[in-house]
This record gives sequence, structure tokens and C-alpha cells, in this order.
Amino acid sequence: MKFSQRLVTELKPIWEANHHHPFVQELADGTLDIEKFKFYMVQDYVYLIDYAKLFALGAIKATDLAVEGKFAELLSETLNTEMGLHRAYAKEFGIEEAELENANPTPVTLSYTNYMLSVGQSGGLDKVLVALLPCMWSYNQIGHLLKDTPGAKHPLYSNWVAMYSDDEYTSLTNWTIDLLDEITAGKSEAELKELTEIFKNTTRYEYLFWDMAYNHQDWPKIK
Ligand SMILES: Cc1ncc(C[n+]2csc(CCO)c2C)c(N)n1
Repeated sequence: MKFSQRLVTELKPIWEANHHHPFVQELADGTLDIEKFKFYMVQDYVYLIDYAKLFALGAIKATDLAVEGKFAELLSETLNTEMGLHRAYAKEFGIEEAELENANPTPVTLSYTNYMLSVGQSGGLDKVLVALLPCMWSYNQIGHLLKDTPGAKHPLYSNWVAMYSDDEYTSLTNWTIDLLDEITAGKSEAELKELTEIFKNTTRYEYLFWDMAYNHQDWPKIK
């Protein structure tokens, strides 16, 4: 069995919880409170600044030129296309670019990005991939799930849905899944277990990220 299939089977309940989170459901219905979406956008921008560095780590750990080039493409895609969407939203909300860039990460954002970067730095390409994949893969799935919902026609949320259900993004996600399957073929059960644990953690962080945004979870206000 391909490693990616094993991940889907083992982590199905967490994937489903992510897809059914009220933030995602209300985005689909087009009923999501705009203040929650704004809070999410700012945190996601700060998140992406660090997340993009995982693609740079992928390029560092790549053992052939084609893979190194693809990670460079993913890095550029994130910094320009994906974060471009966030900058456009921020402009619409009257949030300055500097404010976006200098926003304070919440405990969940900080913990999620630090976890991925520390795992990515500590191992080989396999660890970089399991750390970064739930993020790409789950958004691509959510993008497709939301494609035919009221959210896809919502004046504000339609661009978000279009971005994550886009064919180019789907093919980048599939390329990453295939690469993981390729480099994990023949690994021992102990190695696969360790990789599954990392994948599980970042999948759970995805849930926490929706939850943080939905509930505006931030640092305690202590003067
Ligand atoms: C918390 C969080 N998780 C996943 C994504 C989605 N995402 C991040 S990088 C990337 C690859 C292409 O740029 C994708 C799809 C997000 N934005 N925020």
C-alpha cells in the first residue's frame, strides 16, 4: 500500500473533523462572520511567512535538480500567488501591508510553525514532506468540497474557494503526495510510524488553526 493511502486511512477521523469544523462549514454556507475571516487572514499571513521556509528546506534537502526546482516553484507560488490573495483581502479590509507582516502570531500559529520548522530542520526530505503536506492536502480537499457551495459564490469568500480548488494547486499537491510515496517506498515500519506521527500532529494543528480563528484565541491580555 502507498504510504499516502495509509495516512488517509489512519487519520480519517481527524480529516473529517477538520472538514466539519464550524469555520469551514460556515465558509461553505457563506455565513461566516467577517471578523472571524479577518482574524484568520492576518494569522494565516504570518503563518505563511514561516511555512514558505519549509519549501526552502525541501530545496536544501532535495537530492535531484527536478525536485529542487519544484520546491523553488512552490516557494514562489506561496509568496506570490497565495500570499497575494491575503494582501488583496487585507487591502479590501483596510489593513496595511506592514500591519499584516508585523502581526503578532497567536500561540497556535507560533506553535504550529515552530513545530514544522523544527521537524523539517531535524531530518531529511521525508520529514519535511510529512510536516508540510497536511497543510497543502487538506486545503486542496476543502477547496474541492466548497467548490459547489454558496461560499463559492459569496462576494468575499469566492476568491478563497477558487484559489484552493484551482487545478494548478491540485497538481502541486498531487506532485507532493507522489514524492512522499516515492521516497517512503521500502522504509521500515518504525520509520513509517515516526513519519505518521508527524503527519498526524500537523493534521491536528490544522484543526487547532481553524479553532483559533473561529474563537479569536490569542495571548492573555495582561498589562
Ligand atoms: C493554516 C494553513 N494551512 C494550510 C494552508 C494552505 N497552504 C499553505 S502553503 C500552500 C501551498 C501553496 O502555496 C497551501 C495550499 C494555509 N494557507 N494555512
